[in-house]
Amino acid sequence: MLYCVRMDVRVPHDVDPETFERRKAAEKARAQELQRQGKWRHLWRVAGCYANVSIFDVDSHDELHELLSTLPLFPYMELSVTPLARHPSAIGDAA
Ligand SMILES: O=C(O)CC1=CCC(=O)O1
Repeated sequence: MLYCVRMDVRVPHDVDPETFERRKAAEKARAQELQRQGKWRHLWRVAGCYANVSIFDVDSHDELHELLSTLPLFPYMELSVTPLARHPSAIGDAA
């Protein structure tokens, strides 16, 4: 199942910079691990924003929720999730 997820990172003005940098590094490591597993299929920066648009390929809503809610930056993110269905005009293997 494919999902389009937008993640907007909201950095609290009073967050300890070292804590935040540690979480950012952990987020990067986790994101790369999930990309290697084929679960985080695309990761794009939204130009001009501290945000990304990502495509996830997971088995269920529950798996997606588990994966997103355990991301190190999850406490600092606003998430928007859109489930994707195949478009009838799409050619090739878009899944
Ligand atoms: O910078 C972001 O958009 C948040 C993020 C997601 C994966 C990652 O490494 O950073």
